[in-house]
Amino acid sequence: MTTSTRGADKVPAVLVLEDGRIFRGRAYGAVGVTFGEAVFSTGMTGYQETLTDPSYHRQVVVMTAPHVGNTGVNDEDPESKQIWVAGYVVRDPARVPSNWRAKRSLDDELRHQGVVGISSIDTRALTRHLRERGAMRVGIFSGNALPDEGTMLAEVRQAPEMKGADLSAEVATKEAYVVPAIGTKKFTVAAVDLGIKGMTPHRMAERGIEVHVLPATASVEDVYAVNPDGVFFSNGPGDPATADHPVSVMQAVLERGTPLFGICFGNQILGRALGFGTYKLKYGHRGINQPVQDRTTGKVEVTAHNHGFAVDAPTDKVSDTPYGRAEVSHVCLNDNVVEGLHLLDKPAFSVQYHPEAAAGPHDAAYLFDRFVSLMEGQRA
Ligand SMILES: NC(=O)CC[C@H](N)C(=O)O
Repeated sequence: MTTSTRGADKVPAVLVLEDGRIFRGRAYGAVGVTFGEAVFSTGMTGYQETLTDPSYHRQVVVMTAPHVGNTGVNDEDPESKQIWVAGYVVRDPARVPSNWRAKRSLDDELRHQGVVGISSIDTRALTRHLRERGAMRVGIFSGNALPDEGTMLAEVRQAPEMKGADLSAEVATKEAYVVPAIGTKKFTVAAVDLGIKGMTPHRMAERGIEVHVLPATASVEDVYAVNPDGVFFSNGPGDPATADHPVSVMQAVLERGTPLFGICFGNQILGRALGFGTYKLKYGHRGINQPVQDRTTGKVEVTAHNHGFAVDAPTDKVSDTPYGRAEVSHVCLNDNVVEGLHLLDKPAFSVQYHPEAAAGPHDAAYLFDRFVSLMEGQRA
């Protein structure tokens, strides 16, 4: 529920965590009420990409960068057609955006899209709270006549949890569409959209790939109807433990031995397809400066992350799976979380982070080239 009101920064707002911690600030963006999972992002830049990443569906994002909105909102940086975050928390919003690409202010854009936010709270204290206690449900309430704290807390505790949430179909395309190759077309890829970011097909198109983006509900027949050289499984919101349909489609792709690449949710789905479990991280990885080691080369890359779940696979040995031997290819150097998987007997791999780099460093762009090499290898 939202109401559009200009001058929202004079309206009181309250952020209520499910464990009873309360922060009082001012309305930012739309005035109203919203619920979601409270998570923090450490990215200092790229707020438009964060807001429009469909993987943030049903999450209230707390920005650890204290000053947000400086460069306003442009029409080039969104990763999808709309803002997906359920709510937005910033300490000190820019009053006047200033950038040659800016079309409007972030505050106006949030209001225009009905996204409820809160500003002027101690985001350091909130982030430390989430880091110590873990990601949890949250509500933001703004307006001039707010319910009492007990009522707000009860509402937060009734909101759905992220664990067990099946959300891909809520964000993915309903109709298949094609992103044409840039320059000469070399390959065709079927990309299963579980909440895909716009930059991902673009990175493939740059490498001569024609990308057929298919709905999350696509069947094995739909995937092979495009006669693909490779199959891709995208990032997306929700709990990978619920993604039974994409897991079964991926298993059919592994069975056939078609080159396969997965990003983020796609990595969790490969984990499940191979028989590994997934679990919820205490507070997740979200930001654009996370160190990851590629264990196949030993190289360390600085990478963009947005994940709250991870694959539970052994990092110290090769595993036998129904599709041959598999190995953890990448690990996060902060906490040793599995950040990538690859098969030793089939042309298939995935990463838990974001080589498409929107926003974020381009260190991991080589992974798209690896996918191309797998498709070349299959043709040779
Ligand atoms: N960006 C993603 O694909 C996120 C995957 C999954 N929803 C998670 O939170 O871990």
